[in-house]
Amino acid sequence: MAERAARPCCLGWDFSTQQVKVVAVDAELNVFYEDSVNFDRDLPEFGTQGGVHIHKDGLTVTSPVLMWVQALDIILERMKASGFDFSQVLALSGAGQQHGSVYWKAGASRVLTSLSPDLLLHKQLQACFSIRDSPVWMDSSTTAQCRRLEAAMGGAQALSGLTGSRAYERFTGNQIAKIYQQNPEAYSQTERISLVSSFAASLFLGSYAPIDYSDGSGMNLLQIQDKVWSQVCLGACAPHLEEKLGAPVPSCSVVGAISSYYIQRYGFPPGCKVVAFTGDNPASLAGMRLEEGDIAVSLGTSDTLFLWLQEPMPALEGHVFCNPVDVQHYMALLCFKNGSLMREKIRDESASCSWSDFSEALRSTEMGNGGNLGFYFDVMEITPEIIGRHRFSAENRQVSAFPRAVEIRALIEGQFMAKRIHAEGLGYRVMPKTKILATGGASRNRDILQVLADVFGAPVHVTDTANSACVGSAYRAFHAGTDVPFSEVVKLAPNPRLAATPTPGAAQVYEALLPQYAKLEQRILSQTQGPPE
Ligand SMILES: O=C(CO)[C@@H](O)[C@H](O)CF
Repeated sequence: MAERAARPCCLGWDFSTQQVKVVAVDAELNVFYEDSVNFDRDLPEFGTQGGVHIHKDGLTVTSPVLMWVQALDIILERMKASGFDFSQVLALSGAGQQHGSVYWKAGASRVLTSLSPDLLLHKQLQACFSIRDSPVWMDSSTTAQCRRLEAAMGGAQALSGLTGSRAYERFTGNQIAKIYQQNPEAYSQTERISLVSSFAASLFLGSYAPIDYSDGSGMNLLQIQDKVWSQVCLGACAPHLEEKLGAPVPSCSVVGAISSYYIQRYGFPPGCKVVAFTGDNPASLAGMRLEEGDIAVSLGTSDTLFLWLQEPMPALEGHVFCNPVDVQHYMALLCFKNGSLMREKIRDESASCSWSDFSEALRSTEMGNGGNLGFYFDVMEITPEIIGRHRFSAENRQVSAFPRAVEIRALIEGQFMAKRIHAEGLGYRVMPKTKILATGGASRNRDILQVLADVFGAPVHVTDTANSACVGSAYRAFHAGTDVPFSEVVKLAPNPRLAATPTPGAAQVYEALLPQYAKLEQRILSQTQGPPE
């Protein structure tokens, strides 16, 4: 077989909810290899659905940690069988689903440091976990622990100001507190607690890898300004927790060289660097090459905003994390539950189930919709907590219906004005160099993107983020250990396509309408939640 040309590269891994995925990226930042193992399809013996087990209480959600280990074995064996040249791997990094936690049993570190290259990982790690079913981000069984943590911290806003978020059921500190309270024996047998990201890094390192600042920001335990564990939060969750977590590190840290296991079994070079793994969303921010002032809008089942923040203003909604590619800055996530399902409902009701009629309605109505404003939340919205449909005329009178085309524009303008208002509530500001990166299903509709550009007053680019967490991890692997800015390292990467620029006059229209929208949102909130405490 012809000798393959040497192709130095970095690997980017993603240990996500439904699969383990890997990409290989060369020095020109081209992706030339990718593979994935889907837990439900390729490891049916674990019996997961969507990669998880939803327990009978309907609140507890876990994933078998050994399933994640076995998935890594499968991918590495497939890469080896395909003739992948591991000797060209300069460095690797990765991502993990955020908030999930892994509980290493006393003595596991000795197994990790002495792995036999003759055996698969999962064969050797069978007895290394004190909790075999790891809690994951879909879990919502820790409300009691959340209330206790907020009380210990002097309230939800105080906790958010310190750790970047109020207490959330899926956040790791609350999950650890539940395990300590309900399974003290397992907790006492635990010598190390990892996030999914640092657990995956540990597998490559052959020892316990540290938690990085960015994914550590999703635990309700890390002080995001000082980048240290909050002693009050640790104490409120479980005893001796700091020694089980280890010290957190900057996300751009090289945490060590690859374990000899991979050198001997797969042919990785001894100098292959392992770079701190991080959460899937921070890794996606890196993969989308977001820069200061940019905003990424993922228009999916729920809509998610990724923000780059210099000076965060943590609030009672959304999440502020340490930035994964610039240790001085931050990122934020805002989730809007009424996303594409709401858009599809209004399309069916007001555009005869047709996206082209939907688009025609947007084109035939003016920016600002004649002052008509709408709030469309058929399921309880997260940001903010409102349910139902609420329509207001230009005179701020509540009305029960709009003409079809007005309804469609009210939905889309309302969804994007909400995004801008709540992003600015976390400290985000549109800057002259701001670009909006749109992704997800609705980003294929140019007329929807035009409204997005108009409301934010910034150009909208579209990008495919299918591999963003993996690709962002490979980019971070290239960047770590250098002393150049991340943006410099990734400047060769393919650029997103310009899809829409603001219509002349858009700024005047929406700068007048945004405060109106915010006021009406507060009016609905006070009507539905009663007067503020
Ligand atoms: O909980 C989340 C972020 O806070 C999810 O996006 C998980 O990271 C998905 F894995």
